[in-house]
Amino acid sequence: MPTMPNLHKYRAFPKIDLPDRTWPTKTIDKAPIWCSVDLRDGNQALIEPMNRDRKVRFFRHLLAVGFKEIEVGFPAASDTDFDFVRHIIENDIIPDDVAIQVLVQSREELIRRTFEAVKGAKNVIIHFYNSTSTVQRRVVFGLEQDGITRIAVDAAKLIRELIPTLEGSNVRIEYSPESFTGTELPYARDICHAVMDVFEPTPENPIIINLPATVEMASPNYYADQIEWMHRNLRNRDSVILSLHPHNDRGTAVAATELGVMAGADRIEGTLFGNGERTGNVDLVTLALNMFTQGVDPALDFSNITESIAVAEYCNQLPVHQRHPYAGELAYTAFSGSHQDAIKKGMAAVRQSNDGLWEVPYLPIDPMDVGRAYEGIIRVNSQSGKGGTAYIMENDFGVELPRLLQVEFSQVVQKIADTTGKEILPAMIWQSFEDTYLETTEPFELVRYKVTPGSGDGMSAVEAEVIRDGETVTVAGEENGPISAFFQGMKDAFGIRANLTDYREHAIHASEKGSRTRAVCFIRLANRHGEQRFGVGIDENTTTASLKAIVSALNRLAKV
Ligand SMILES: CC(=O)SCCNC(=O)CCNC(=O)[C@H](O)C(C)(C)COP(=O)(O)OP(=O)(O)OC[C@H]1O[C@@H](n2cnc3c(N)ncnc32)[C@H](O)[C@@H]1OP(=O)(O)O
Ligand SMILES: CC(C)C(=O)C(=O)O
Ligand SMILES: [Mg+2]
Repeated sequence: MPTMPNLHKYRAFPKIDLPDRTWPTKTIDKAPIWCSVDLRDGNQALIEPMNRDRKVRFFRHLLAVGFKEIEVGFPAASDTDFDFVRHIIENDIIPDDVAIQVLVQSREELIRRTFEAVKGAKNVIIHFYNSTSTVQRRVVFGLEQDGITRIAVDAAKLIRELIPTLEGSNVRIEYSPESFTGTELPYARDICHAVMDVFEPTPENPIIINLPATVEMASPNYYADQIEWMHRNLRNRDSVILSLHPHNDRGTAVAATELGVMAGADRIEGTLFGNGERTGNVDLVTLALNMFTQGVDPALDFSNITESIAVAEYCNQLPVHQRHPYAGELAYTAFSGSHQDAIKKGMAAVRQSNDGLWEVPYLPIDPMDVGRAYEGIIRVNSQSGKGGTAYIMENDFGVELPRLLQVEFSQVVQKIADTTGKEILPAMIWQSFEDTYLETTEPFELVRYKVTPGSGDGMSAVEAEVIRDGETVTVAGEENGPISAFFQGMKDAFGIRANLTDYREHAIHASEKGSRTRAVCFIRLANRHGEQRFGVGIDENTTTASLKAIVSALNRLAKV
């Protein structure tokens, strides 16, 4: 018995006969021609299509990112689209080196209206289409191949006839055998040839042949085979710009596109963050940044990804997923301990290395390169380890915990995480650090102290006032430094038997205007049973920080 019901309703995609395929050994070493279809394919899939203001904002952002070809709408479909096209032409919003692209069905009245819409544009791509797949021919159009070809050719002839009405414009043509992936390859080639016969493209004036995976129907290697087959079998290949237009029904549009480029495509149509019909168009942000990770200039600038997200979310009225590649809020965040540990070490290694290469485990790119900060790379919850807490202490608060203190303090944080089941924000980590190490007053509290030269050469004498269980006691000691003098005084005054097993300190550099550099001191003491605890002191004065650290360590040891 099959696991899923109705298995009999589905069948495997037919095999493609291309045993000598070459795409598997190719690599992508340069950016394709990009075309954004956000304002058309993305727009037609929205719950609420964009109004003019939203379209203008999106258009300007696409220009800023670097698109030179932008499908701006389906002007024959609605007044909103028509008016938007007129608006950007009449208000000179289109730079001279940018071509606007408009989509139209292969229908006379729609084609005529489309030509009305683009009058006055400097560079325009007229993109016409009709469905060619076996299913659409049978179910939607009720036509054989000849009839479908006639629709395309009639439209092509009309378009060719109308081109002179756009005098002064640089007009280019794009044809899409829509639902290409469901079309027999020889027929897809033939209908493209029939259209090419009308336009007679040349290498100087090529036609764009766009091969959409209108619905993604098979694994990406099938699309690559289909593209390579067309790449090899289209005639006058140097007069054709071979374009891809993948959708993401199987969740593999990015992979299919990359393989399609390896198979010979020159151009890609898609949208930012993959908005589009059903599960979306191919995501151009991911494609571009995938290239970037390979050291290939994507020719699109996503160095301010936050702005791209803001524009896409505002215009589409849809959120960008938190796990979205390169862009999602959590795309550079590690919660889990071993990832945090490796990231922390990797970041330190990158800081020390001279080769400039980004080699940080679990972070495919430097978040800074897309305008993201390092904050949020590491976030702490019950899955985290000492590295995560240590990273936040260092990164957010400038405190570099000694390794053994990391182990000790991470247990404190882990307990909170396990108890609450929630994320432990940096402010909470700091609060628990303060509670655990800095604000301990029981049994001892240092009130004041005075250091004077000792009786012998190089000796220091310390006299301090210490409260113990509510009673003020004067503590005095003389040693070869104020820290050991105070420690000795504490041991003598309270009969403490403990040894100092670790001491280190460093400066915490002022992070805000007006704040001062402080010292943080870590002291580790062992009691006579060998049990050890850290104490921490922070102060603008290094000696004060050290004495506070001793008191902190004694207080913690007293609780063992
Ligand atoms: C895969 C894609 O993304 S294709 C782009 C799809 N985008 C859109 O559809 C958004 C904009 N579209 C619209 O606003 C409307 O569909 C319009 C204004 C263009 C046309 O609307 P309508 O005239 O009501 O027609 P509708 O879109 O329902 O099309 C149905 C008719 O057009 C025919 N048709 C559909 N596509 C095409 C085409 N590319 N070329 C020629 N005829 C076509 C159909 O066979 C059908 O014909 P029939 O009425 O004789 O059965
Ligand atoms: C109009 C065509 C190119 C399209 O959007 C598709 O087939 O997905
Ligand atoms: Mg599409």
